[in-house]
Amino acid sequence: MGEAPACFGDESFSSDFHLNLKEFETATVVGNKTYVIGGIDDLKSNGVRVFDKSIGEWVNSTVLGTIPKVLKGHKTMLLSKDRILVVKHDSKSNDCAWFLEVDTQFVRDQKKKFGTEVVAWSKGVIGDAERPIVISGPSGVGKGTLINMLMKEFPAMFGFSVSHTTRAPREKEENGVHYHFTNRDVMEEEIKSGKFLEYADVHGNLYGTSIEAVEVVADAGKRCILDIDVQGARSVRASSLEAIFIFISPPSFEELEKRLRARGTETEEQVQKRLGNAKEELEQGKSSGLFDHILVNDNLEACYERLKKILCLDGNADATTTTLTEVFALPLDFSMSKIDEKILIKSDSTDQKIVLDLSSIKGGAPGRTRGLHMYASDPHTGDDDKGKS
Ligand SMILES: Nc1ncnc2c1ncn2[C@@H]1O[C@H](COP(=O)(O)OP(=O)(O)OP(=O)(O)O)[C@@H](O)[C@H]1O
Ligand SMILES: Nc1nc2c(ncn2[C@@H]2O[C@H](COP(=O)(O)O)[C@@H](O)[C@H]2O)c(=O)[nH]1
Repeated sequence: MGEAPACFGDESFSSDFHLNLKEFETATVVGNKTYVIGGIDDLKSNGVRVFDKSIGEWVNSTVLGTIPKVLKGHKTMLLSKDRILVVKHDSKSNDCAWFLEVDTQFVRDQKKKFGTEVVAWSKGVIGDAERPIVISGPSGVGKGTLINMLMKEFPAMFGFSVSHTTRAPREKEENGVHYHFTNRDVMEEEIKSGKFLEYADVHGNLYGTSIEAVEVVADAGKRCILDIDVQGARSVRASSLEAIFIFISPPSFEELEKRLRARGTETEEQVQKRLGNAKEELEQGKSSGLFDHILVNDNLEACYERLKKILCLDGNADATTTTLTEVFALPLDFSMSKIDEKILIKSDSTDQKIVLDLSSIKGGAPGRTRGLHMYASDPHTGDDDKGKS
């Protein structure tokens, strides 16, 4: 395999411009902009500063996504005009690869919203993580019941995205487990600051999925399940989350009302409001083309079996476990080169070589970049040891 010249964002750039790079900072040029990454101790920069060559100034930038905790020593590589790969020195394989998105669709949308320069961090997750699952449907149809059944049968496979809400907790609901209970002022501020993947006013309260809620599940190597309303599902569809969308419908409106009342968690006024909204949700759910699957929750067990079939969990012998990729250490210091969609990471001091394969990456900000593969490259022959991926 021939090595293509690497396009590094590194200190060499500082000879053109006096950016006064600090220790642990690198500079990567994309068009007119230079992205100075690192120096994470300077919390004000959130790990990134942006210099615009066309006006000769540092520009005010909104930095979205979870920021890598430590950026003391890293290499960067411009992958395409829309994202920069950042690989941390002296890190573990499960926390080494990060992407700074500078011109993806998500970033372009957010630029319009914030009216500033925007960049977004997205952590790279190793392995073929399955697509997240969005489950929607009117209140009382049985979404939570079905999700609980899945989580109970496949605890190692699924993780629940814990939403934020401004509604009051019900008896037995725990903060941080069922929801993050908050108040409207705080949540509105957090929405403005870009903390949420989606949010909606549902039955008179604010509900939202934070980017972090989805990332926590991906980091645990699990498939994320979101229980959100139809408005939220539409927002997630427009994002880069690449989820599967499932709508749960009741066998009849009367049965929905019966279930909602029998649950006994809402006041009469709330029941009326939820039933009123259910009519519109049912129309939208069934007609909008937003959902990949519609399941009628008549008999609970039968519906659960159909849900498992959609998720390919019917009779799959491996379904009770997730494949956890072995974690290994990256070299203290290294160089990177690019060969097609593979990044070769070569230790500066040993003969360790690692291949970071980006050919099947999915997702991205907001949320994790999934589908990375890493394996050792044979130090003597240079052959890729694909058996270890
Ligand atoms: N197939 C079913 N047959 C009869 N009862 C059901 C069925 N599925 C769920 N239920 C019951 O209906 C009630 C509502 O279910 P659940 O709380 O799961 O609804 P939900 O869609 O999550 O509602 P919400 O959106 O308000 O959170 C519960 O008491 C549950 O036990
Ligand atoms: N758009 C969002 N909708 C959400 C979220 N979390 C829950 N929900 C939906 O709200 C209603 C009511 O839930 P309840 O717990 O008060 O009964 C239900 O349809 C949920 O699907 C969210 O983060 N975003």
